[in-house]
Amino acid sequence: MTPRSDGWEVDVDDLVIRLDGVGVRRGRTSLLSDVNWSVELDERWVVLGPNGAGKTTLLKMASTEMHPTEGTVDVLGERLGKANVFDIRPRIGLCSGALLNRIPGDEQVRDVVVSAGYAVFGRWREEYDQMDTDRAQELLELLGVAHLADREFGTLSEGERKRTMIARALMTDPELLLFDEPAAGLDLGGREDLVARLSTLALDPDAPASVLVTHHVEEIPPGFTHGLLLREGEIVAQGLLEDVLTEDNLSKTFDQDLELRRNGQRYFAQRRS
Ligand SMILES: Nc1ncnc2c1ncn2[C@@H]1O[C@H](COP(=O)(O)OP(=O)(O)OP(=O)(O)O)[C@@H](O)[C@H]1O
Repeated sequence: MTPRSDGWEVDVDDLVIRLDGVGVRRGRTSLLSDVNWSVELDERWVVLGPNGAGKTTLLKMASTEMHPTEGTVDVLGERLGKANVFDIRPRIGLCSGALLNRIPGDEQVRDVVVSAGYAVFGRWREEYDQMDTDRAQELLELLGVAHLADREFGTLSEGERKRTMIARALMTDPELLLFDEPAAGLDLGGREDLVARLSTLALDPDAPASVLVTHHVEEIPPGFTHGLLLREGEIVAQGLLEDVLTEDNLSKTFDQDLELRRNGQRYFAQRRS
């Protein structure tokens, strides 16, 4: 058992991510320092911070792509540096721009999703199992792109591509979902559609633990439960979203005098005039 900030104790087996005294350095540059953070099975976290705050670095450790310079990182009960990352990665659904760019433009949308079950991109054998094809279809429907299943991935709009990537990430029934700036580059309609779909996912009690990295409070989907605010590699605040997302914390994080408004479960921020 390990103590939590609210006084309760949590079984370490229930921790999906655990960072203990984590620091990441490159030469003399400190990308992250003294980060203590954990994510439980039923939590949906937003990691918020300005450019260069260390958000992607944090997500790279959660996706086992990067090891810390100091401290320890456990993902899905496995310690980075000791466990074989190739055993952990299939248990994680990752949606990032880098991954999206690796998908060949001529892949059929349906294949982009179904091939995740085989840890490859595109069609690599003549027939997939019917169960997998059905599951891919179900996920395309959930993300509102089923009508595009026969199209080539490269012909989709940015928003459609992102929704296809989320369907792909869900295909393997992951135990952890990671989103790196999912709404970046989307127009207002595309952003709102994505936020709504991520919200549906976040509110599903059977959905896996999730971590979403963003620069914008407007992109926080209702249903996300926790927030981690990062600035210059250090944690400004972390905990329940409604406790953490305050004008004071946000102003410190972005080094500006910010006004924060809440409309239902959505947040909006602007500089105080
Ligand atoms: N290999 C490296 N060597 C030196 N500095 C690095 C290296 N990799 C990243 N950095 C720096 O570390 C800081 C944190 O980078 P990171 O990509 O984690 O930030 P971020 O919060 O995701 O930023 P953004 O919102 O712009 O994507 C940045 O200032 C970046 O320039």
